[in-house]
Amino acid sequence: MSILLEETSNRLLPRIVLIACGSFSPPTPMHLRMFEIARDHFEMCGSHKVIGGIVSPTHDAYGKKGLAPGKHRCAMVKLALQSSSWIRLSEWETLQDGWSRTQAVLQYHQNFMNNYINSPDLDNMNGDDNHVPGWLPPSLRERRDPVQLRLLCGADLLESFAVPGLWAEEDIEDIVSNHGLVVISRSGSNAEKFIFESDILTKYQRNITLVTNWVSNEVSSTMIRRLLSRGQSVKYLIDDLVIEYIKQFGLFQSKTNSS
Ligand SMILES: Nc1ncnc2c1ncn2[C@@H]1O[C@H](COP(=O)(O)OP(=O)(O)OP(=O)(O)O)[C@@H](O)[C@H]1O
Ligand SMILES: NC(=O)c1ccc[n+]([C@@H]2O[C@H](COP(=O)(O)O)[C@@H](O)[C@H]2O)c1
Ligand SMILES: [Zn+2]
Repeated sequence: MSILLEETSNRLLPRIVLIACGSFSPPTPMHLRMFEIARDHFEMCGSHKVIGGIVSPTHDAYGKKGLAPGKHRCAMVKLALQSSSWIRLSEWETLQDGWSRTQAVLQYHQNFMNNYINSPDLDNMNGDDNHVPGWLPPSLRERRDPVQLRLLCGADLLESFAVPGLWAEEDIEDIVSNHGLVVISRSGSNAEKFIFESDILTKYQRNITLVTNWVSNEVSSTMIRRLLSRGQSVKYLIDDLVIEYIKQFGLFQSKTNSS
């Protein structure tokens, strides 16, 4: 197929935007690889056009052990994204008064995009200040058809749906039925089995895309924090710019900060 023909057929594909919610304390290459793996998958299937990616660090009030302050996590994500042409940071969660449920995060970003697409005066959507948030995919306005925001996650996050009291049943249903999930395999997790064992996930299975990561990388933020707290090197494990930032602000170095 010629490039021109491919482009023409791509224009007809339903558009999706991927959003990854997490701690990103600190961001690792695997956080961003998830986006590349997912986009490749949709491109190979030819089922959807991925027009953007959003990284949404959670609010400090999430309270997880080892969570650096939101402004630092956002700054590190921004640095890690410098080389990406299509993945962007959304600071929205970190700027709220408290922690937001993931369903609310999806709802906010989805509504914003819907309004943006449908706004007659796209540039002035927010009134006088002419401001559009940095996380909006630049090509959103190229077409007026709806864009679906899908939650991108590793299989471990999917499995956390079963942790008692962590997720509301109605949130899980809303996420899978109205948005959809893109799940990247992760060693130690079995997404297929997990879906099989869940009635709600099985019911909406058509909205869940499982993608196998064939080039696995065991790096995790926990491991990075552990090495840093011991004063050990993390070079070649995470982005050099992120390492510089961590050093500059002395993050993850004291025992109280590490996990
Ligand atoms: N190696 C990996 N393979 C697949 N998914 C991953 C991997 N590392 C992180 N993710 C996914 O990235 C998202 C953000 O995760 P998170 O911020 O918890 O990263 P993490 O490296 O698991 O950190 P921590 O060790 O603090 O839990 C989640 O959806 C998680 O499943
Ligand atoms: N009920 C919910 O919506 C709910 C529960 C637990 C975690 N989460 C989110 O999932 C992500 C998990 O991140 P971690 O894997 O770093 O714990 C965070 O973005 C967090 O806000 C959402
Ligand atoms: Zn994690």
